[in-house]
Amino acid sequence: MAQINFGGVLENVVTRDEFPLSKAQKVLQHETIAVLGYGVQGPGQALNLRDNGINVIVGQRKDSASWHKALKDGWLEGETLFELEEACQRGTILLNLLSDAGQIAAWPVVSKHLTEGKALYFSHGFGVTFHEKTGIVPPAHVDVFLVAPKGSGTSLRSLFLQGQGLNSSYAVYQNASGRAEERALALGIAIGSGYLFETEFKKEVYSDLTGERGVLMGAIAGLFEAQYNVLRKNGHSPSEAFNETVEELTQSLMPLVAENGMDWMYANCSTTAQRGALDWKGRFQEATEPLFTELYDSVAAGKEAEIVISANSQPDYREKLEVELADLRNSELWQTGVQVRQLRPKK
Ligand SMILES: NC(=O)c1ccc[n+]([C@@H]2O[C@H](COP(=O)([O-])OP(=O)(O)OC[C@H]3O[C@@H](n4cnc5c(N)ncnc54)[C@H](O)[C@@H]3O)[C@@H](O)[C@H]2O)c1
Ligand SMILES: CC(C)(O)[C@@H](O)C(=O)O
Ligand SMILES: [Mg+2]
Ligand SMILES: [Mg+2]
Repeated sequence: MAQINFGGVLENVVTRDEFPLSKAQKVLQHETIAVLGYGVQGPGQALNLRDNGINVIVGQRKDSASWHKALKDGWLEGETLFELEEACQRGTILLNLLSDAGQIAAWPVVSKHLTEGKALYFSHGFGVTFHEKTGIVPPAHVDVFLVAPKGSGTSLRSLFLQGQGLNSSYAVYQNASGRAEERALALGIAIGSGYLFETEFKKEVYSDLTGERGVLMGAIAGLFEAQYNVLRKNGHSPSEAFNETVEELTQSLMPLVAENGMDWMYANCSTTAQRGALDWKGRFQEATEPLFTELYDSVAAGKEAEIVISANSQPDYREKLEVELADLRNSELWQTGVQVRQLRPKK
């Protein structure tokens, strides 16, 4: 474990230097890893594990869309692809990558096969932390841990294929075998994490729900809409409003932040831009911090979990989400995005 100084605060992180893939392969050599669910994280983790030489099978509802996706990815029915229950029975470490609502529905089947010595793995602290709402209470005789990639399963796979890695958090909730941490870290490395930082189940779920509702997805989409609307109301064309709001951010400025930080991005813009951005940054922080506090409180009170569980447990929740996503897709802002993307020069 390496101790890293994050802006003055020391934290434990596990890198591929301390925990190389060869060590992960050794730790997992006698395990059968059952990936339950083949939605977004399922494929990313299962394919990376397979390519890393780990013994992995997939469990999924037969003839569902995800089942067919698994077949397309080369999983073989009866050899490496099984109905959920059979995968639970065959697996020694069950990677519960069903949707968070699906995990509630499938819990009777999953828990039935959690015999002594097995381990239960999540990529989110949701089910266990909100156990009063989910009913997910693992038996004491199994290891329970999480590895939560900090990004989409799609990026986990594409970065792996590029020889890079998404970072993940990890946490141990129950250590029945005495090997829970080693199993968690081995899986974290084998699914393709760039490095792993330590957390707890509750902290993972609180920060994750806040992040995706906030800056990562909810707030950014809201900010985009607000600025785009103001520009449009003041007579600017869709292409000007979109370029000044989204395209420049994703194509020019955020890659600079990713490369070398915010001050470096600022330093590579005009002094005019820097003056204005430094003046307005504080105003935006003041305006939004109360909203972020409200969001965090809603997460911590379990309200966000309750909303997710009740909305996503309805039989037609996928169709309803699709309608909302179609509204987003068909809005002027994002239709402008379609055209702008097509205008990007091709390699
Ligand atoms: N999507 C991501 O990139 C991402 C990133 C980090 C963590 N996570 C976490 O990983 C887990 C999986 O997320 P996801 O986005 O891949 O899930 P998802 O919404 O894509 O669903 C995964 C699978 O669950 C199956 N499923 C749903 N309900 C079921 C049921 N009742 N019985 C059997 N199967 C059922 C679906 O067929 C699907 O294949 C969640 O805990 C999520 O919070 C996801
Ligand atoms: C990819 C995210 C947003 O980080 C994840 O938390 C999710 O729920 O999909
Ligand atoms: Mg999340
Ligand atoms: Mg997340």
